[in-house]
Amino acid sequence: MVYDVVGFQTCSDRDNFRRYVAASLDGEPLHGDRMAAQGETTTASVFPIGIDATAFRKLAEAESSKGPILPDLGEGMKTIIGVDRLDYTKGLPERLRAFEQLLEEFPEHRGKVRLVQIAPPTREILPVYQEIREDVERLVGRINGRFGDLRWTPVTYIHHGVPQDILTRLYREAAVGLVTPLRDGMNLVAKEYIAAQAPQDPGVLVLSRFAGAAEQLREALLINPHDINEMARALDRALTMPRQERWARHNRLWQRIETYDLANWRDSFIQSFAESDTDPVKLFSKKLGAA
Ligand SMILES: Nc1ncnc2c1ncn2[C@@H]1O[C@H](COP(=O)(O)OP(=O)(O)O)[C@@H](O)[C@H]1O
Ligand SMILES: O=P(O)(O)OC[C@@H](CO)O[C@H]1O[C@H](CO)[C@@H](O)[C@H](O)[C@H]1O
Repeated sequence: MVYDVVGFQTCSDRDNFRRYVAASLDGEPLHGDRMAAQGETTTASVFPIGIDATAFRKLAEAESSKGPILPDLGEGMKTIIGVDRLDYTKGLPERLRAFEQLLEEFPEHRGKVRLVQIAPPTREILPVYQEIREDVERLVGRINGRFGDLRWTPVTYIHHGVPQDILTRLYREAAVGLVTPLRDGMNLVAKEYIAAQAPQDPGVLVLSRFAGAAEQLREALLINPHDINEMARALDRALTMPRQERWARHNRLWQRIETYDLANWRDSFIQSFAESDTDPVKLFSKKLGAA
């Protein structure tokens, strides 16, 4: 409560904070987003972090004019892209199992789809991160061994960073962006995938309902990342979605990330901070303190 403004990524995070202040600090709501507790006032508001959407789209447009970056595996080959730190929050083993389930349950996709998973290392010193890496590598090997053949490797797994220009090309080439964290404050990869799409022929975002981004990106295919069957079915739906529906969903998603971009995040935060200084309750308590 000593802060003038406390920012949250989502309404649900902000509401949790308000409930906590009311229940545990005897707080009470004031006007708008202001709250009072323990002799202090603060503003608890939602500022969803955005990306520089227009710049990202332009970069993707320019980069994609250089041609495809992935090897040509014949007409009709579709790509699913995942880009995440190799972190226990990102739901990577569940995602790989869902891809395996897709190939199992929908054999028509065998030989026609590949999953490109970019997962650079993070906090490798911790045992839990070593375990998740072993899990992921075991699953990649299992899927490739089980379904792959001499021509087609189902999962391409890259365990290092990739420059942003290459990343934008990968996003744009992929028919599906697969973002399935078990929990995430926001998730910028989801927004980058949308920004990188070709507007007339966009791909489909499959997004965890437990990512903060899901509150804004409602036209994505929202899934429960613990439910392997639901994810596999969403992947099938994304891979077979008609162009008109892809276009309509993408159009709405793009408008939202363009409106709530990085500049909007910065400006709304600063404006809220400036307004908190003119809060009558705060000015009154400041005056009292000085007296
Ligand atoms: N292999 C990679 N190479 C380059 N950039 C990456 C790679 N993996 C993730 N990133 C970048 O890191 C950022 C991840 O942000 P986010 O999705 O919010 O997750 P988190 O902050 O939890 O890592 C994105 O901007 C993404 O482009
Ligand atoms: O140590 P933990 O378990 O609290 O780790 C939380 C971590 C899991 O990804 O998330 C935070 O650290 C990340 C990298 O350092 C950061 O990118 C993320 O935004 C944080 O929430």
